[in-house]
Amino acid sequence: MPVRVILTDIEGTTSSISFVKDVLFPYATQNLAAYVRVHIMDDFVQAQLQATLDILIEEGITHLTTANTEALIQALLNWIAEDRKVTPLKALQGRIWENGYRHEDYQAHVYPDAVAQLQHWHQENLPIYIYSSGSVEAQKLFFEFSQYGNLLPLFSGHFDTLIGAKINADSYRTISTQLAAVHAAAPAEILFLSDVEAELDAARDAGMQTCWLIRDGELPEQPAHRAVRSFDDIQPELL
Ligand SMILES: CSCCC(=O)C(=O)COP(=O)(O)O
Ligand SMILES: [Mg+2]
Repeated sequence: MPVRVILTDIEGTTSSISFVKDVLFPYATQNLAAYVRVHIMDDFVQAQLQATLDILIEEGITHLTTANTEALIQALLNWIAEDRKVTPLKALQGRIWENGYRHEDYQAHVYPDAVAQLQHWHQENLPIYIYSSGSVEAQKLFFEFSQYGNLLPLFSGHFDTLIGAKINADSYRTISTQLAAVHAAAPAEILFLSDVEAELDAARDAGMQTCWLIRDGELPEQPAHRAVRSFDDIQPELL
């Protein structure tokens, strides 16, 4: 079935894991406490602290309130260390990273093969969407302030964990419904790109086509999904 819409992950797919783990996460760790304390009266920060508290309560930590700012900051810092893909942390990280991008502390890494292929698909009028655990705000900053300049115009839209977790098939069903309304594309006409097998399994369960980006290490002998080394090897017109 020909591909009519591309849906891609960021970390490990368009971009290196190292940029996220070694640059963005440490920047958030260094700046999160100060950001929350300075902006403590903002509705946005209050909403993220409430959402953080809700998750902690679900996980059995019931002795805190939103007034326990320092304990909530520590919980958020622990989540960064654990690489938890939780929505309030991701929302706060986006706001914190904005400073770093605007002060030119860093530019987002994008693999050259991904840049070339994304540009090619865009020129061919193949709509490209992002689905990442990073917040939509963080995704937009990422591609606006990339090492290749502003790549944001290449994308037709963005999805984050507000849709649901990336390992849940229902998240991909919801995305499919939204893309069907805009592009009249069936799930099988959407190609999802990721470096994480569990995400690809979920997308396939929802009826999407899948492609596994394996940038480093051995390619499995019989991969559960079509596996490629780079965007150079993805040819949606041939799928
Ligand atoms: C685009 S924001 C930085 C990446 C990030 O925070 C993240 O969690 C990446 O997850 P992905 O779903 O793109 O692998
Ligand atoms: Mg990824």
